[in-house]
Amino acid sequence: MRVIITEKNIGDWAAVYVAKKILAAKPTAEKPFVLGLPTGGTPLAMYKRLIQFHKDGILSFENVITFNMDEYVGLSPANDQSYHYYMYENFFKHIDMKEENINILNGLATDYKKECEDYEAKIKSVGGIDLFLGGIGPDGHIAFNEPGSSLSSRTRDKELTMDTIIANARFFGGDIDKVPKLSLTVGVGTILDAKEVLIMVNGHNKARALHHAVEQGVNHMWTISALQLHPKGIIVSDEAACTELKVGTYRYFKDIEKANLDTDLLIQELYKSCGK
Ligand SMILES: N[C@@H]1[C@@H](O)[C@H](O)[C@@H](COP(=O)(O)O)O[C@@H]1O
Repeated sequence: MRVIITEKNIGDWAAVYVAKKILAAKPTAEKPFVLGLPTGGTPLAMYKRLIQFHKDGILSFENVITFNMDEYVGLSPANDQSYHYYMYENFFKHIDMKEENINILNGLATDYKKECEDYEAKIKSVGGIDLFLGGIGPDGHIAFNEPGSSLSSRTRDKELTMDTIIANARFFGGDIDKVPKLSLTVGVGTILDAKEVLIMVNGHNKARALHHAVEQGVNHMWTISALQLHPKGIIVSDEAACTELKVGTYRYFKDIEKANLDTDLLIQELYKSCGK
């Protein structure tokens, strides 16, 4: 697993990584690039930078297919707290994605099982996910795979824990009663099947989760730790989230990744490689 710890913006780091992957793949309609996408506060900076790359003419999403990680059960796409709404507001409406290439679990589906099975089948039908992006909850959940989720789980409905309901209440005016109690989510197994997985971690309240992800064993109580099993897992973290790491671990990753931490430089190089 690579662990990138940067003082610069982790969203910028992730955006450069995504852009380079899409550009290198040279996707076409016949051979699209398939991205797995997250929501939440953490990825906002990445979406902002990707939009900037698009506006500056270095990145197109025309031949990109996306699959979102999860959605709240019971919220319609028009609800401003649904992940549908989030994705269009913060990303899709600003870029050249084709509507038919956007996939998000339907939180209003009545037959959860069918909705989730169809989602898995659709991922398979496009050849799997090339790069799955994600964040984590303070309890180490990835997508909505709450503590105790099977590490080989597939897309399904999942009840939210009180920890997550409290953490996400900030988006619902601080009212825990307004937070849906059920979600549809890709499984840990679905995420691990992606060719690459990049997880963004920021802030002091993610420090324990990062410690479990990087320094503890693989454990279903911290579902992010399953990333250790992936051949191409990357965590990009800010300094604040490193509070619970050992000094030795911190220094080790800082040292081996020292050439890859300056996001301003990485952005400059990206523009230069595109002739801008
Ligand atoms: N289901 C999402 C997760 O996919 C996300 O990683 C987490 C963290 O969100 P934030 O980035 O806002 O801390 O929030 C939700 O629970």
